[in-house]
Formats: sequence, structure tokens, C-alpha cells
Amino acid sequence: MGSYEDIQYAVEGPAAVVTINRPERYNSFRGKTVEELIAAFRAAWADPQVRVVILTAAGEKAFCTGGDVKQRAETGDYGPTESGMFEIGYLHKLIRDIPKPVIAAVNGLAIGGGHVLHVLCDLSIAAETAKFGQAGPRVGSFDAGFGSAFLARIVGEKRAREIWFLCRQYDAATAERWGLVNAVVPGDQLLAEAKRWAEEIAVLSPTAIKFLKQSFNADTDHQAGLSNMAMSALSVFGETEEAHEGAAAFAEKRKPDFSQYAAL
Ligand SMILES: CC(C)(COP(=O)(O)OP(=O)(O)OC[C@H]1O[C@@H](n2cnc3c(N)ncnc32)[C@H](O)[C@@H]1OP(=O)(O)O)[C@@H](O)C(=O)NCCC(=O)NCCSC(=O)CCC(=O)c1ccccc1C(=O)O
Repeated sequence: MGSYEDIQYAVEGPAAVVTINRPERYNSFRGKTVEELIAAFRAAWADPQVRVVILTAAGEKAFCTGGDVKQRAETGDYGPTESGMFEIGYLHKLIRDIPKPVIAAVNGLAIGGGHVLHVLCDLSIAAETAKFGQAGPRVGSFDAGFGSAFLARIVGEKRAREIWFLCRQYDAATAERWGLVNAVVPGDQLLAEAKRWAEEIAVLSPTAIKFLKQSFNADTDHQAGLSNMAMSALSVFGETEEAHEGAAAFAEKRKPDFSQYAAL
């Protein structure tokens, strides 16, 4: 993939900076965005100069607000891709498998699938104004793979269930208190701080770091199987009227009405 439309990719010193660039849609992702993120992470993996990947996004409002709900309301999917597939599960695995630390520089709202992306990064640094949360049950979606199981490893079962069952937004101070982010800094210092962390990592042994990352991952790698099953479940659920109601309500700027559905 030669040039990017939905993201930017730059190698700055030892860091590859991957920037989601759809601020008009709050940096939500469509299929093409995911495809380009995959290409960027693969480029970073293959580049010996790159010791750390920084994942961030354009503007100050949003880091990523998950799947593009307007696209889903319009076409019922996340739009066309070169591969013909929506490979969000593969992107999740790539963030885990790339043998270099990935730092999320969370510049604003990290919601839904965007929240899952930062959760999967090895480290998260947040702007003071960043907000965190899941939104799937409001818009007819869910991530019952890494998005729930790995989140519970990080914040604990009670908090993970609260995050998913209430769909609230949490501020950066709360996220830091819960261990959801490593540090909180003023927004205008976010990228510089992430690059400082990258410089600090870059002088260490890359092979030791690689083995450590693989070791940390080994404990939760079984969740990849769960994640595959969750993606399959989601694509079946996505065809239902209940799921359509969630996406349509968001696009029409109204509250969803799930009153006629029951989970028995
Ligand atoms: C993020 C909000 C809470 C922000 O609210 P607010 O500050 O009031 O701003 P708004 O006016 O609502 O938004 C500004 C502007 O941006 C547009 N926008 C925001 N988010 C999205 C989005 N996700 N998609 C499309 N467009 C978006 C919004 O419409 C406004 O545009 P205007 O033209 O000005 O009207 C709030 O915006 C909000 O709640 N957003 C939706 C968040 C959401 O529900 N995200 C999806 C969650 S579900 C998901 O991500 C799962 C999909 C997925 O990733 C997935 C799919 C398949 C398998 C696995 C996965 C996975 O696990 O990841």
C-alpha cells in the first residue's frame, strides 16, 4: 500500500507515528481505515529503524470513536476494502503481535472500538481532556473478545462490566486511577511525551523487549480464539433489526428503542 487516505504514517527517529486522520468523523474507522492501519503496522514491523510504534489521531477532540456508525447505518457494513474484508480482528492481533512496544497517545475521546484499540496497546498516555468508554450496547454492537476479556485483565471484572453495561464516559484522571492508562499529560505535550517514552525504550535491548512483550502476551493469547468467535457473533448480530436500530438511532440523533427485544 503506497499512499494512505484515512491515516498518516511517519518514522521519526526510533518511532513510527501512526495517526488516524478522519477528524470529521471523530477518527472513527471504516474498512479502509483498518486496512491502512494494518499496512502501517506491518511497515513498522519490517523497518529495523523503528523500535516503538505510537498510535494517535488527528485533532484534539477524538482519538478514535470505534466503527463508523454513519457508514454502517448507510450501507449496513464498514464500506469497501481492497481485500473485500473488514479486518478489525486482524488489526487487534497485529497490535499485540508486532514485537515492538505500541504506545497509544490518546488525544481525545477513546470510545467503542477506539477504546479497544488503546486497551490493546502496550502502553497508554492520555491527554488531560481524553475520555474513555464503550458504546456498543447503545449502537447495536459489542466486542466480546479482547474488548471485554482483556479489558477485565486490566481494570478488573467489576470495572470492566461497569464500562460495558453502563456505556458511560470516564475522564483521564479516573482512567489513570483504574490503571487503564500509564500517564496523563497536558494535551499540548502528549506527542512529545510519547516520543520521550519511545526514545527511552529505544536505547534498550530490542530482543529483550520483544521476548518480554511475547511473554506478557502469552498469558492472554487464548483470548484470540474468543475474539474470533466474538467477531463471528457480531457479524450475525449485525444483521438483526435490534443491531440496525442502534446504528440508525445514532445516525438519526435519537435514543435507540430496544424495548421490544429480550435476552432470555
Ligand atoms: C463519541 C461521542 C460520545 C461524542 O459525542 P459529542 O462530543 O456530543 O459529539 P457528536 O456531535 O456526537 O460527534 C461529532 C461528530 O462526529 C461524528 N461521529 C462521532 N463518532 C462517530 C462514529 N463512531 N461514527 C461516525 N460518526 C461519528 C458525529 O456523528 C458528529 O458528526 P456531525 O456530522 O457533526 O453530526 C458520540 O459521537 C458517540 O457516541 N459516537 C458513537 C460512538 C460509537 O457508538 N462508536 C461505535 C461503537 S461500536 C464499535 O466501535 C464496534 C465496531 C467495531 O469496532 C467492531 C466491528 C466489528 C468487529 C469488532 C469490532 C471491534 O471490536 O472493534
